[in-house]
Amino acid sequence: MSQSQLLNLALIQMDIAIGEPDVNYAVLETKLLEAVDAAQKPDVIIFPEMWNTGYALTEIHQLADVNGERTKAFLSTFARTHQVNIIGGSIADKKEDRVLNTIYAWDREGNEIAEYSKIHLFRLMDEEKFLHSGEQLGLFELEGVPAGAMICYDIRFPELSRKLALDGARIMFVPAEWPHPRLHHWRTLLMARAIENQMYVVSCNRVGTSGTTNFFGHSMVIDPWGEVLVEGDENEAILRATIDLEEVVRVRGKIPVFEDRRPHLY
Ligand SMILES: NC(=O)CCC(=O)C(=O)O
Repeated sequence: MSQSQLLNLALIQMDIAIGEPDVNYAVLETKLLEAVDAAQKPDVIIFPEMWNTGYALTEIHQLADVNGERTKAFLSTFARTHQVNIIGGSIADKKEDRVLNTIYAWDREGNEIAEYSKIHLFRLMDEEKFLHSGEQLGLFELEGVPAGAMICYDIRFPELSRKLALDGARIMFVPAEWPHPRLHHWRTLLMARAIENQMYVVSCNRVGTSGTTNFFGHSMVIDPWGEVLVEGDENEAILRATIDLEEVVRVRGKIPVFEDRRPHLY
């Protein structure tokens, strides 16, 4: 019988003030303090996509965090002070003259462990007109365990999560700003990514309204068997779940999907 490897997760399902980074940094700090102030301390905290600016795309060049510096200073200090791993949602960050949609992550000592910029830009929300896509995959190590990062629209591309799973990922983190009327797509795609890759999927979606767009939350933790361990509603909340990473090994042993693949045929 293999050893359990437990992780306590906290998902900050929050509203985002569009085009107001100062407000969003302040609100997030309050919520982070609430997240760590729990009897069962989180090992990992995650929050939504583009939490610093929202989709303020027409002003994004002025608002984006230059080289992610403000975010790095804020969140690496928080991670170290509170001894918690942080998957920093994603932010609009600016590198030279390009704005990207980037996840940064830190370990408990405040060391940066991941940087992944969204590779599939979502045309329905005009991302491709204002943002540049990343060119590298988001595979990293969290507490010695291989983990993957994808952002929102990325979940529609099963090749991406399969590649990360083949490269070793046992847990996938997905910050998002995914609105109505596509709740059915969100839930179904996340569950499919968990089941087909026999991995944990940890998704954090925003709530609230931006113009005429309504974001529905429904952040979820899904286990490698496809069971939903926790799911938000449409309100702000800190969602919590404890996962056992050995469950990935057990499920992969029960139905050996990775051994049964026939990649020479497809
Ligand atoms: N921010 C996004 O990538 C939204 C993706 C989305 O809503 C979808 O339906 O896909």
